[in-house]
Amino acid sequence: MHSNHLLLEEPIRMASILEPSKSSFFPAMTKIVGTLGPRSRSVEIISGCLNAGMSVARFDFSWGDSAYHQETLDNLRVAIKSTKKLCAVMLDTVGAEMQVVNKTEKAISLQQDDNVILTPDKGQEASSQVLPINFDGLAKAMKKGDTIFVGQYLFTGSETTSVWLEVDKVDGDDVHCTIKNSATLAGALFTLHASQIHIDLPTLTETDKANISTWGVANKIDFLSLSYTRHAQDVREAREYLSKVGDLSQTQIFAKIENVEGLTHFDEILQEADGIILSRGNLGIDLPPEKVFLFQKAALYKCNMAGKPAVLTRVVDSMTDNLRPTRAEATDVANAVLDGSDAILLGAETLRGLYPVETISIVGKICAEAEKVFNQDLYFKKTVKYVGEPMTHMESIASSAVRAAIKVKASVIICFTSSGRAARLIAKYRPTMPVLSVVIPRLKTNQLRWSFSGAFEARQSLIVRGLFPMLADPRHPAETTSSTNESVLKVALDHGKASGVVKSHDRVVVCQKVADTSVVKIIELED
Ligand SMILES: Nc1ncnc2c1ncn2[C@@H]1O[C@H](COP(=O)(O)OP(=O)(O)O)[C@@H](O)[C@H]1O
Ligand SMILES: C=C(OP(=O)(O)O)C(=O)O
Ligand SMILES: [K+]
Ligand SMILES: [Mg+2]
Repeated sequence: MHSNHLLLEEPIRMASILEPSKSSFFPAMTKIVGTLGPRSRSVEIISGCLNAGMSVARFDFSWGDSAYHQETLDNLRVAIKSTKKLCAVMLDTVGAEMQVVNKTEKAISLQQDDNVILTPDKGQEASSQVLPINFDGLAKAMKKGDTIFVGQYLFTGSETTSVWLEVDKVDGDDVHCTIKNSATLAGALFTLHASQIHIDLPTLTETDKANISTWGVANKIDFLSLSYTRHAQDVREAREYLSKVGDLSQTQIFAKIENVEGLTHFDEILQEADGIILSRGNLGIDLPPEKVFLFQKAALYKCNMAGKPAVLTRVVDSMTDNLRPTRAEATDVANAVLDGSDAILLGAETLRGLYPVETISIVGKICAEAEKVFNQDLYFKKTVKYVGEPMTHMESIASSAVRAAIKVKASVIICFTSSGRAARLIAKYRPTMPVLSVVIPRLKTNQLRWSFSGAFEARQSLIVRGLFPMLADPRHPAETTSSTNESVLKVALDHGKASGVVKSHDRVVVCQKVADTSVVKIIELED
C-alpha cells in the first residue's frame, strides 16, 4: 500500500487517480469512532460496523438511559467475539448541554416571525409558544439581539427540524425570542446552543457522575469523552473523579472542544487531556463559518506535535439519509486526514442514520486514499524540528524506527510496549506502514488481588492513527530477556502473517528493549 506513495506536491499523472487501490488487511490507518444508537445496536449491524472498520464505539449519555446503553454494549461484546475485531468503549458525557424539556415528546411546530418563550419552568408543557429548558441561567446570559439555535439531537444543519431564534427581550428568568425559520421539532431530544456565552453548568454533572460510577465502572470504559470541556481544570476534576470512583484510573480522558471558551483555553486543556475531540457540531455553530477550518488546522497541528490523538467530528452529515456523501463532505474527510486527524467520529450518521455500515466503509475508503498522499517526509521533518535537541532517548528511538522503516520499505513496525507510550511515540512520527503494538502484560496488584495490565493499553491504541494492538500472552513475563523477546516476536510475526500485513521476504522494523537497552532492529523474513 505504501510502495506507490504519491505526493500531492509533485505532479500526479491524472490517469493514476483512476487506478483502483489495492485492498489491505485493514480499511485505513485512520480510526473510526461510531456512535451507537437506535440504528446501530443490533448484533448484526454492529458486526457490520466492526467489519467496515469501526474500532471505537461511543455511547452518548445525552440520550438513552444506562439500561439501554448496556443492552447495546452487550450486543457489541457479542459482535466483537464473532467478528474477532477489537473495539474500545467510549462514554460520552452530557456536560453543560442545554436541552428542551419536552416530556410528552409531541411534535412542536414553530412558524417564522412568530414569538416563542424559553423558560426554566420545567412544569410548563412544551408548545409552539413556550419551550421549557433544563437551565436556569439563560436569561442572565442573554441580551436582545443574541442568537439561539435549537436543533434535534445530533442535528445535521441540513434538516427542517432546527430553528434559529433571535432574542427580543429578557423577562425575569424567561427569554422571549422571534423565530427566524419555520420548522417542526420532532424527536426525542432537542439541544440548545447560544452563541459564545458562558453556560454556568458543571462540565461533569451529577448525572454524568452517576453514569460513570455505575455504567462506566461496570464496563471498565477505555475513554471518557468529556463534553464541553472549557478549562484544564475540567479535565483535572474528571481525572480525580475517575481515580476515586473505582477501577478507572487507566481510563483516558478525551476533552471535547465544543465552544469558543474551550478554544480559548486549548493549550492548557491539551496538556491535561489524553486526547482531544474537535467537536465541530457545536463549535461549528459557535464560530463564524469562515473560521472553522483555521481552528481545525491549528488544533490538529498542536495535537500532532504533542503526540496526543485528535478526533474530528461531523464529517458526512448528509449520509444520515443518503448513501453517498456530498462532494464537499468527501473532500472534507480527506482533508481531515491530510491535516493530521487520528480518528473520525461519526454521530448522527451511525446513531440514527439509515446507512451506518456504508458510512463507515466510505469514510474508511476516503481516509485510506488520503493517507497515500500524506506528505510524511515533510511532516516528519516538522515534528523532529518541533521536538528539538537533545531528544529524549525514547523520542529518538521512535523517530529512528519510523525513518528506518521508510528507508528499508518495511511492511510493518512491531513495537513492544507495556504502557502503550512507546507505540504512541512511534505513531507520532506518522509512519506510512502500520504499527503492530505488541502489548506485554505486566503483573500488578492493588494490595487485594493480582491482575495483569495490558487490556486497557491495547484497546486505547485503537484510536491512534496507524496503531494496531495485539495483546501478548501473559505467560510471557515482562522481563526483557532475549529468549522471551524472541518468542513474543515470533507470535507477533505469525499474527502479522495470518492477518496478511506481513508476507515472506518482507522487511520488518522491531522496537524493543533487550536487557536495559532500547533497540531498533531490521529483520528480513524468510519463507
Ligand atoms: N515488555 C517489553 N519487552 C521488550 N521491550 C519492551 C517492553 N516494554 C517496552 N519495551 C520497549 O522498551 C522501550 C522503552 O519503552 P517504554 O516507553 O519505557 O515502555 P512502555 O511502552 O511500556 O511505556 C521501547 O523500545 C519499547 O519498545
Ligand atoms: C460530537 C459532537 O457533540 P455531541 O454529538 O455530543 O453533541 C459535536 O458537537 O460535534
Ligand atoms: K454528549
Ligand atoms: Mg457536541
